[in-house]
Amino acid sequence: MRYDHRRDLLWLLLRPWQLIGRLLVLLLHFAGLAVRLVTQGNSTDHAVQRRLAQAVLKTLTQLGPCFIKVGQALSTRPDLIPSAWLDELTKLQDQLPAFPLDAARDIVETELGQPVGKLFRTFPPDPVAAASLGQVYKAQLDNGLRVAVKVQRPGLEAVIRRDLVLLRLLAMVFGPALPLNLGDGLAAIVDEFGSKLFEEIDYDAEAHHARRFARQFRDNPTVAAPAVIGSHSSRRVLTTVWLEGPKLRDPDELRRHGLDPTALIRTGVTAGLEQLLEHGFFHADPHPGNLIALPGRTGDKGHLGYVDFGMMDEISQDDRLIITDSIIHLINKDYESLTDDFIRLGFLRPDVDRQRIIPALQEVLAMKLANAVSDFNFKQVTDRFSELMYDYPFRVPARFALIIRALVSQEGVALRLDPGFRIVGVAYPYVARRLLSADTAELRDKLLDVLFDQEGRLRLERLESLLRVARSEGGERQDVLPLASSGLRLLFTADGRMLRQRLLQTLVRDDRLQTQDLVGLLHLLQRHFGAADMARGLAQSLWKRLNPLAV
Ligand SMILES: Nc1ncnc2c1ncn2[C@@H]1O[C@H](COP(=O)(O)OP(=O)(O)OP(=O)(O)O)[C@@H](O)[C@H]1O
Repeated sequence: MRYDHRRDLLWLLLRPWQLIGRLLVLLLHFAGLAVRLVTQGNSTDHAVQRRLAQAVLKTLTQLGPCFIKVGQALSTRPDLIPSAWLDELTKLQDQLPAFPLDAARDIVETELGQPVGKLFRTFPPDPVAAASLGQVYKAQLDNGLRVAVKVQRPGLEAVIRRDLVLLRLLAMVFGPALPLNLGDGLAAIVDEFGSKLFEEIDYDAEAHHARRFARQFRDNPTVAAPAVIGSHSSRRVLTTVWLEGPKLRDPDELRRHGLDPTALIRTGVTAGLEQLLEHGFFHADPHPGNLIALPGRTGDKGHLGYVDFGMMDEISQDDRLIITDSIIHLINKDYESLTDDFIRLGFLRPDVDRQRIIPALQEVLAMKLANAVSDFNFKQVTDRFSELMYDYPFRVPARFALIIRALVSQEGVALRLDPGFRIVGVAYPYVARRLLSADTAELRDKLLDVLFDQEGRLRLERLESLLRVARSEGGERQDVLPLASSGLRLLFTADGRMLRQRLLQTLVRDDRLQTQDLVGLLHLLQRHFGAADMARGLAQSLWKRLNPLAV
């Protein structure tokens, strides 16, 4: 059950009645849209553009699951879609009328090979949610455990296969005439989309993703993923343990459950960053319906459960490090290096006119960051970028579409619960703290790059700015002492050899002892940690280093 455009085309050609019937339906729907696009597409009036976007939205919804997913995918492509349309497309409701219970029971019985009455103690007549690809029932196993049973829409695979073939044909015929800013050809975009969609309707793959996600957060008590009940799951049925709790939709409802919306946002954003920057495997659809607040776990009021692992993606180690770099460059307002980061990630071509780009970047980002990190709104910046993309040769490499979706979606949840929330207010400290704790070889290298210039001189102002950022989170002061201990520990371990060498180099530059750097460093550390804490951190680090029994 994989996407293969050649095989699928052949499959549809062997079913000419389906091909012709559906092609007519599509052409009829798109003809009306095309007329409006030709007559109004170039209008600069925001209201006209919004109405156009609404018409697109309506057409996509009418055309069913595959096109609803197309709309959702387009909403993550600011390089393809005018900014006035993005807002409308993100409203695309992934809800369709439920299919009948009998059809659902048939699918469960065919897939799992037993009658529903034998598999479940109770199986309700109505689903709790009916989305474009499947619907979810809250059932009960024989042992009393409450479970979520996701059943795929009947005949979904064939519908999607048929629509993808036609979509690809239409893209090839009409693509060149569309007023789109296309980096890759439209057919290649359809192929990428098709592969992802086929992955999404394979619930075996989803079960695998759910387990991997749960393993990833095994040691983090604030994040949970429901266990998969393997005996009650297959390619088209997925049974997971029911997570009881309110969705991340309404702050008042959360408070009524004794939960703290701000703590939940922080858990969500930090978990999102951890997925992106540490594990490289992330949930690309963290919308409010898929995030469940879990009350009563421990004293902490910010425990969060994720569901729906259909849309997951991976990010390479190289990309992760470049993104970490770019956040550090943002912290340091180093727009030249940031331009290099964009080139390395593929958002800009290597031969781009850097002298034109650097001021533009500065304008978009510096404007948002000038006063305070707390003014930065990711959505505004992506909107502004989508305008820039028409004037400058920016493009979104296909592998970033889901990362952007995850970030915008996560920020959407956060803003819904707290309109004053700024993702960067958590992201900056998170990256600064990770960098300062330097607990992987790559991060240690990165830390050295940030702290020392090309002549080997210590850049105290950078350490200062990292420490300042690391200790502020969401406007609150955080304890940076653990960072101090891990930093000091680094000085005494084998891993810290490079750091020690660099420090020595900086002290004995130009054949002279440069004590002013050391004095500056000591002053800075004292300001941030206080003399007593520094002495304590030093003693602890030495103890850990010298005592073979200490862990
Ligand atoms: N284990 C669970 N515990 C509690 N609620 C669940 C669980 N699994 C699913 N749900 C609820 O059912 C809804 C639909 O499930 P899910 O998102 O997996 O289906 P979907 O077909 O992929 O939907 P969508 O396309 O909207 O993401 C979720 O948004 C959530 O509200």
